[in-house]
This record gives sequence, structure tokens and C-alpha cells, in this order.
Amino acid sequence: MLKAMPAPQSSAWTLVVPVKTLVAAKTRLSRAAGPHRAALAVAFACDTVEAALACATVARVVVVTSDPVAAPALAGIGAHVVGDPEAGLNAALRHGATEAVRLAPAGSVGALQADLPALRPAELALVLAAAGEFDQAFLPDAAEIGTTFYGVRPGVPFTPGFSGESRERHLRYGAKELCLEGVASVRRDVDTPDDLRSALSLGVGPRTLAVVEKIERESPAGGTPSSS
Ligand SMILES: Nc1nc2c(ncn2[C@@H]2O[C@H](COP(=O)(O)OP(=O)(O)OP(=O)(O)O)[C@@H](O)[C@H]2O)c(=O)[nH]1
Ligand SMILES: C=C(OP(=O)(O)O)C(=O)O
Repeated sequence: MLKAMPAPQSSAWTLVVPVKTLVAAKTRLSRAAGPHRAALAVAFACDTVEAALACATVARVVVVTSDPVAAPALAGIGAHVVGDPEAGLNAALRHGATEAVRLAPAGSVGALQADLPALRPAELALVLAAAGEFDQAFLPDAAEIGTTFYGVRPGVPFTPGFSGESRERHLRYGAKELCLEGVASVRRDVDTPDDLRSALSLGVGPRTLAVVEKIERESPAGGTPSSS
């Protein structure tokens, strides 16, 4: 009897999501989140990964973290977690990509930021389909300074240039900038209270919403974390 043919692997992506140690995470939200800053960082990462796993062309998500709280939380929602080499963001991404290629040698590999709490699976699918047209491609963040996604076709060297003004760096590296309509949730990274306000208006995932509501309940002024 013939076995059903597996879907061609080249259309399936492994996404690498970096999550740094929570004590150092989301410091620009310190004032707004107070004692809930680490919880907010984990919530962002969990909502991001859950939405990524719900995307039809994502085969798996490899999370790179050695954080003792984030690692089990992300594994619990289906991520494949590997330890952090502790040599910075791009080293963490390259480490995750090596694992991605080991797991799926014929698949495409992408890096996705962990702070996209409004991520919608269908919008991510648009980005991945567009990226698949190029050897290496990236999506600028909402501010058009950084990057939220960088990816390569099967067999193409994975050379991420995240951190700081990474849009310019990815352009210099020769990656194709994806200029797409209708992908606001994939570009909406959250680093500041203003970013959080924008994400809330797009609609965030359930874990982020729960932490934001908790912060609001505990705020003496009754304000939102995004208004501090
Ligand atoms: N695994 C891993 N992830 C990292 C590392 N550095 C940064 N990241 C992740 O990369 C993304 C961008 O990081 P940063 O902008 O440096 O830090 P942040 O926590 O988002 O925010 P700030 O503390 O406000 O700068 C976040 O998803 C981080 O968790 C690292 O050394 N290892
Ligand atoms: C690391 C980056 O993002 P941010 O510092 O905005 O989180 C980046 O855009 O390369």
C-alpha cells in the first residue's frame, strides 16, 4: 500500500524565537509593568509562539532560552526549547538555526522576535509566503528601525543581523526587505509603553491581556501600563 506523500518540506518553516533571561528582559517597560515585568515578557513570548505554531506554514518553533521560568512555559505550549549559548542575540539565533536544520534539513529557517503579542497566524503566513520567494528576506518592525522577522530558504546560510538599527544592517547584508500590506501584527514589536498601547489596539493574545489587566487592577492611579 502506498503511504500518503508528506507535504514538501521547503514550504514549511522552522522559526527560531530568542528569549533572553527574564531578569534582563523588557527593561524599557520597567516603570509601566513594575513587579510584573518578567511576567509580561513571558506572556509576550508565549502569545507570540502560540500564534506562530497556529500558522499553517510553520512546522515548528525552536525557542532559544536558558531561563528557568520561560523554558518550561514555552515548552508547555509546544515549542522545542534549546539552551542559550549566552553569547548575545545573533549567536542565540544561529544556535537555534543549527537545531532547526538538524530537525528539518530541507526546511526554511526564520528568526522571529519574541515580543509580538498581537501576532496573527494568517498575517505571519503572508510574511512567510513572501519570504519564500527570496534567498534571504526580512520584515522591518513597525518603527522601520529594527526587524521582527528574518528568514532564509533551505540551504541558504542563516546570517541574522539583529540588534539596534537592524533594518539597515539586514539591507547591507543583502536580505530582501518585505514591503507588505496587511501584516501589522507581525511588525508590532513591543518595547515601550507606546508600543504596548498600539499592540493592545490591534488585539493581544490571552496571556498578555491577563497580565495587562492585572497591572491595571493594581495600578493606584487606575491607569493602563501603556499610559505610564
Ligand atoms: N536567547 C537570547 N535572546 C536574546 C538575547 N538578547 C536579546 N534577546 C531577545 O531578543 C529580543 C530583543 O531583545 P532586546 O531588545 O535586547 O531586549 P528586550 O528584552 O526586548 O527589551 P529591553 O530590555 O527593553 O532592551 C527579545 O526577544 C529578547 O528576549 C540573548 O542573548 N539570548
Ligand atoms: C533586537 C531588535 O529589536 P528591539 O531592540 O526593538 O527589540 C531588532 O530590531 O533588531
